[in-house]
Formats: sequence, structure tokens, C-alpha cells
Amino acid sequence: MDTFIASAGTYANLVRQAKSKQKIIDKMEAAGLVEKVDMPKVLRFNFEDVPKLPPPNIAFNEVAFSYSGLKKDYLYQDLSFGIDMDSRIAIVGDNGTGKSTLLNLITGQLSPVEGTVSKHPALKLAKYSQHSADQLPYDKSPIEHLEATYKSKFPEKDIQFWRQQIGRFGVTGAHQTGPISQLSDGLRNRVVFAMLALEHPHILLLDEPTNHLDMESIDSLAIAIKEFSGGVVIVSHDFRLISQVAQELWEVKDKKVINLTKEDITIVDYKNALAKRSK
Ligand SMILES: Nc1ncnc2c1ncn2[C@@H]1O[C@H](COP(=O)(O)OP(=O)(O)OP(=O)(O)O)[C@@H](O)[C@H]1O
Repeated sequence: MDTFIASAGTYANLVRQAKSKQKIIDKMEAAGLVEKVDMPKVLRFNFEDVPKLPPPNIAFNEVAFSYSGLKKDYLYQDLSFGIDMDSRIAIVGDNGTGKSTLLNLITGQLSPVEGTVSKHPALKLAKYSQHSADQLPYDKSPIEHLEATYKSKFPEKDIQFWRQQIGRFGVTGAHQTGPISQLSDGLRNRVVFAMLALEHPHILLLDEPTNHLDMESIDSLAIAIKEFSGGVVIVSHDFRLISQVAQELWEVKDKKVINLTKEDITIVDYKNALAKRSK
């Protein structure tokens, strides 16, 4: 409409139409029309490449676990498997079967009731969970928070470094220095991903990483995961992500972790089976 008004010239009929269009614009602006909001650019979530550790990096040996410590409550029994830097695993299963619990057994946040979880002594893990963004200090800015958390790890770095780290994850401009409380869910999660990258992990553990991401960001995350040279274990219901990055599909079921890929069950087969079950 602006273009029409600007080019209407002096011809009476066009001037009348231009005036009418200007009135429409004035009304729209009065009703709250503002300039189009620029969405944050879809940037790559790129994680630093880390030197390979010899396998096995994580080994579960006949692990059993329950929160009560009692056998009758076992969520898992007789779990034995290995995870290393070549692993690209998606963990699937019904709600409440114990997928998040499994990640916490991997990190050591939870300890097995029976058996052992052993890890390479130099192994660094970084975990994203659905609660990571809620735990950010809302009164601080992303830059302040990054600097406070990682200053001892990178003592010689200046503000430019922190800006760059967080900028790579799509948190730019005033978002870097304003309070975290004013960021959208999506941007807060980008702050969390920037922090995961600063951990320089050998293996990334991602618990439902796509819940607060739009489709473009899911694809960015998938690209970053594909380019990452370490191992990845993802708990997700998001087949858009899983189908792009997972090389193995593990299902948590009947107190066990079943490697569906070894049974020649593909992600598509699993998705179709789920769809049939829900009919
Ligand atoms: N801290 C805890 N104390 C006691 N029980 C717990 C605790 N955390 C989880 N549980 C229970 O353990 C079971 C497994 O929980 P978990 O969160 O690992 O499952 P999940 O497969 O990740 O579920 P979802 O897909 O719904 O996120 C659930 O029955 C849950 O209620």
C-alpha cells in the first residue's frame, strides 16, 4: 500500500485511492501494527570437535536400578552395553519407562543399585535436559552468566569471546546483554546449547532437546549434531530430529534397553508401529 501511495501521482482517481489506502494504514497502525519482527537467524549450533578417546567410553555392566533401591521397584535390570564417541543413539519408549533415568545413570547423577557404570577417566559429558533453561539465572544477562560460569576455564578471554560464543548460537545484539528473563523460550535454550558447546564434551546427552525449538532450529541442531565428532545420545519423541541424526534406535521396554537397530527395526518401522498402536 505504501508503494501504491508513493507512486499515485496527481491523477484525481489515484489520489483518492491513495488517500483511502493511507487511512487503512493509519487504522492498522493505531490497532497495533508494527514493523515486521526479524526472527533470529538460523545459525548453526556447532560444537567444538574434540580428540577421540579410545572405546569403551561408557560401559554398563549388569546394571539394575530403582529409585527406592528395592528389587520389586526395578526400572532396569541386567543392563549391559557400551557407548563411545562413534555412538549416535536415539532412546525411545513409552512415557515413564525410564529414559531420563537412563541418562542420569550415564552421567553418574544416579548410581546403580546393582552392577557398575564405568567411564573413561578423561571422559567429558555435557547434558541438556528439559529443565536446563529453567535453571538459568533470570536476573543475569547471557554474557554475564557465561562469563561467570566459564571464567576459570577461559581466564584470558574478553567480552568479545563470550559475545562470539553465544552469537554462534543465534543469541545476538541486545539479547546478549539484557536479562535472561526477557528472552523467549527458544533463545533461552540457545543459551543452554552455547554453554554445552563450551564444555567441549566427548559425548552429548540430550533429553528432549526439541521441545522449545521451531522447525528451523531443529534442523540446525540436526546439522550441528551431524557435524559433531563426538558421541550423541538423544532421548526424543521427535522423529524429525531422530531420523536425521540417529544411527541406532534403542527402545526402553520391560526393564531393558533393546537395540532395535540390531533387530533390523528402522526408525520408520518404529514410527509406523507407534501410529498403529495409537489407533
Ligand atoms: N526422583 C525420582 N524419584 C522417584 N521416582 C522417580 C524419580 N524420577 C522419576 N521417577 C519415576 O521413575 C519412572 C521413570 O521416569 P523417567 O523420567 O526416567 O521416565 P521417562 O521415560 O524419561 O519419561 P517421559 O517420557 O515421560 O519423560 C517414572 O515412573 C517416574 O515417575
